[in-house]
Amino acid sequence: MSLSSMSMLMPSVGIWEYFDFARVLMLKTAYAIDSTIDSMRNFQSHNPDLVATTTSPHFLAIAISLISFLLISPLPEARTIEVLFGYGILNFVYLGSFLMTQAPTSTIITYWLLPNITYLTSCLLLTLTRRVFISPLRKFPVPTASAAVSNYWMAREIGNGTFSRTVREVHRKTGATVVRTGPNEVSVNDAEAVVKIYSGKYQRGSFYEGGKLRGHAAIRETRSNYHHTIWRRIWDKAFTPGELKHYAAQTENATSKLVNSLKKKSGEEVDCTKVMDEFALDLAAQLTYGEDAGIQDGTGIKTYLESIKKYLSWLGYYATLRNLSEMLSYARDPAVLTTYCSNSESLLINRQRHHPDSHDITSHLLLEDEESRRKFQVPLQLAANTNLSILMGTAIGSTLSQTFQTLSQNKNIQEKLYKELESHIKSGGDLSTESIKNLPYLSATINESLRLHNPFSTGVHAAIGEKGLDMGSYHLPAHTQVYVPTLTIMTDEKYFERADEFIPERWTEKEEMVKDKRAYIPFGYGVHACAGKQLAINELKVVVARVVGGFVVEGCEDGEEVEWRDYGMVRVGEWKGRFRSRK
Ligand code: HEM
Repeated sequence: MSLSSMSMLMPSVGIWEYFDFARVLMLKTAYAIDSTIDSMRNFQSHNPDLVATTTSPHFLAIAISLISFLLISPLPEARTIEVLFGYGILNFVYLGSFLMTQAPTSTIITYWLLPNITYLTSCLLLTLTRRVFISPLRKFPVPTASAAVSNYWMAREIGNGTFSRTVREVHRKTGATVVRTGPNEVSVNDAEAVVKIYSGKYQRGSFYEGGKLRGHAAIRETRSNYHHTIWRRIWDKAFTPGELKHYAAQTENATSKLVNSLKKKSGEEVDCTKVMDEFALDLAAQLTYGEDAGIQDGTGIKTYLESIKKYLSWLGYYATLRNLSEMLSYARDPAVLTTYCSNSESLLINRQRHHPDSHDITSHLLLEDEESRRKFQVPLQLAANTNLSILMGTAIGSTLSQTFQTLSQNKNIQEKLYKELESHIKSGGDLSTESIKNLPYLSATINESLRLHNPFSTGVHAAIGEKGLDMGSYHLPAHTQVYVPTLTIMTDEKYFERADEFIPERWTEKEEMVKDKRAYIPFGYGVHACAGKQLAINELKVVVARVVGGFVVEGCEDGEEVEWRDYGMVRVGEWKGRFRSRK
């Protein structure tokens, strides 16, 4: 029975009457398919000499895949969900037409299922061919062949926390300035490129889309320059000199508590990373919501820190596999995300209920931007931004932990720092934020810490604009996803002498050891550079000054590396140390 005669059997009453449009469309498609198949058979029977495959549905499927490939592949960041939607609708109409005409299963398999498999296979092969043999990025070295083919390699590296070190290894081994780490993604280890990539209102990389919390982006994740400009004005109001003074007092109080608790454990072995992580989280909550999170005294959410670590590892996979994350964003939020969000949200709710007039970072994020008269519209948008404040605050913990570990291995640096603090106090100074801000060796130690122990060692992701980026010796095509690898560039001998060594003097009397300051980007560069930079520096200085001023830090054996993982943000493993009271 031909398809046209089968279509007569189609019911003309019932549910289809309510979907008249769909019914007519499907019928027309069914007739079109029917006559196409008939003419294909007809053509084949009258042209036996012609290769049969050229008229087969598979040939058509390949031709259609080539056309769709040519149409879709030049689109920058073609949205998977839109492509799948288009493919799904067309297939639905096509399959629906067969079903309506009650075609036998064998016809459906021959003319629908198998051509679909051919179509998908040829799309896949075309994509692989383009990525491996045609992409202009093919000339750059890759860590492994699979990195050129799919983002899975990168997702696995970020999810496992090894990405920034692997990227550095490849740059060092190959000596290449540009390394391809994904089908359309490169790492650029070039101080000159920093200014060019991150200048003006550059386009943020697609990586940040995965960082949206419950569908809402915080300032760091938004890829809209329009929103970012407004939100950045709101955020910047939270870090004026007056506000920094206010946070300084809170930081000093929190540090005094930390010092007192370390005094009680003087000489005892402690898990230094845990101590610093818990301190940083409590301080972040204090500054963000006006009240600490009760982590150090055990009254708060016990799994809070663990939930941050789990979230970051999950985010590594999720944000890198953009196609998957785009689709999953329509599904229910996974537990790892809801737990992470709800911890911070419960603190926000508590603040709003019990002390809504608290003077903290949130009090600024609640205000509207004076220029545009806009503010964070919905509670979840506000929550995403306050959550970011907590997350960034915890970055202090990993830097502190690694700094104390380094000081414990470098007694000479520790003593030189102590001497500076001692003579500062002898000459009438104290260890307040204001008083220590210009101590040269302390500043140099923090600079060196931020270079070697930066919590954001992967790099800031951007997308190259319409015109591409011409750097003379290399060219990056339009829409390439790009980042300057923070760890790699800040530990490159090209830019820093004895780059892997902790030498604070390079920031004081041995200036020649910093060969190119443009490579020093601990807080990022350009419009998205860290909004809390001064707060972070103040916090690090106060804690390091007070701990080194009050204790001898002992711990790891010389050269022993403490494990750290980088999930887009560094998490440091456990290390046992002692804070031996000086008095
Ligand atoms: C050692 C501590 C810190 C370091 C090294 C650091 C570094 C950075 C870097 C590299 C970025 C750019 C990230 C990106 O675009 O992917 C950034 C963004 C940001 N940081 Fe920090 N940060 C630190 C602490 C803080 C603290 C304590 C705050 C306070 C809340 C803060 C607030 C922010 C904000 C709001 C942004 C987003 C800025 C924007 O997108 O316009 N950071 N930070």
